[in-house]
Amino acid sequence: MEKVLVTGGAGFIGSHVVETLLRKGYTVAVMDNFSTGHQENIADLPIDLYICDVADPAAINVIQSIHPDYIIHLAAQISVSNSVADPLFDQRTNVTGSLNVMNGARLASVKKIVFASSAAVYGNPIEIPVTTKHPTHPESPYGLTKLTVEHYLNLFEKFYQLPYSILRFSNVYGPRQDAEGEGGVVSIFSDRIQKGTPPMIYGDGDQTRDFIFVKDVAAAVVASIAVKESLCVNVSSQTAISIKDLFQVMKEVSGSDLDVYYGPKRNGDIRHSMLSNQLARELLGWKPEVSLSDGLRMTLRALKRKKKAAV
Ligand SMILES: C[C@H]1O[C@H](OP(=O)(O)OP(=O)(O)OC[C@H]2O[C@@H](n3cnc4c(=O)[nH]c(N)nc43)[C@H](O)[C@@H]2O)[C@@H](O)[C@@H](O)C1=O
Repeated sequence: MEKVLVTGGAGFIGSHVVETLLRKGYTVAVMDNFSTGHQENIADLPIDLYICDVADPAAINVIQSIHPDYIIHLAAQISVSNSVADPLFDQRTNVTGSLNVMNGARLASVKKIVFASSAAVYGNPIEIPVTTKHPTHPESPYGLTKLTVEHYLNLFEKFYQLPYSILRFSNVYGPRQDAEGEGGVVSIFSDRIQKGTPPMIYGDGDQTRDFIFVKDVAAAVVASIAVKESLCVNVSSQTAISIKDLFQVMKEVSGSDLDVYYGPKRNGDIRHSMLSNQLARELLGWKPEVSLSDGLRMTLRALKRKKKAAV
């Protein structure tokens, strides 16, 4: 049975990837330092757990000892605004951490490394939907570190014949996304709707994003390890919605009558984002299955269940 190491496997996207891998019959190892991941996300799953920070050079030896067939590298600092506030931390986790994982990967002779990249590598699009041919002009340290690792992956393939899948995710949402700290906008709005406290929208709310459900992302990640060749694709719904309208849909889905209020625009935020998923459909035989309203319904329901279980 083939073994897959998932870095960041206790996190939001990682835990869904782990579940998909197990369902497909892979043996799974998880490396996580629980900085933003949670033990409960992977509790009761038949995995081997390694508690280790990817930015710690010890990670290289740990990876060699695990000796995986594949590595899915999801451990990261994921917040655009945190990367603006603390670019050095972003660099340490996202670049140094990735280089450790890539060094571990080549020393363990893995068949492929999958890297979670981001729509943030493009910066403000010149053309929508954004294809992988679009120029890359990151607007934040986060986008820059993701792009830097993509370039390293190209070099590692050239020097060490390490195949890669670069998956540029649009805005991922779904159950287990944290509303605190590095939380994405859907999890923050869900949390406010649950609590009945009005959320703040940064900027005018007319900025648009392409939201993709986490289980669709996990399916794309797992599909990409079966493709031998290196590839770089967008993983997205290819549908844009403004943040203002997103809140409206969430209100309808939840039956809430909350209002929003508006605050200053965030530094590093891009204005519009919508990624073409054509190449992922072609190369991975994948397509998004979950509509935004269904995905939001599942997200809100999961949060309700979690809050109920906590009382
Ligand atoms: C692809 C990329 O996707 C993500 O980056 P992001 O687009 O910055 O994601 P976000 O959910 O923080 O913001 C989305 C939009 O929504 C606006 N917004 C309004 N009001 C709130 C609000 O209350 N909270 C937040 N967080 N955002 C808000 C905010 O200003 C922005 O315009 C990362 O997960 C990153 O890891 C990644 O790779």
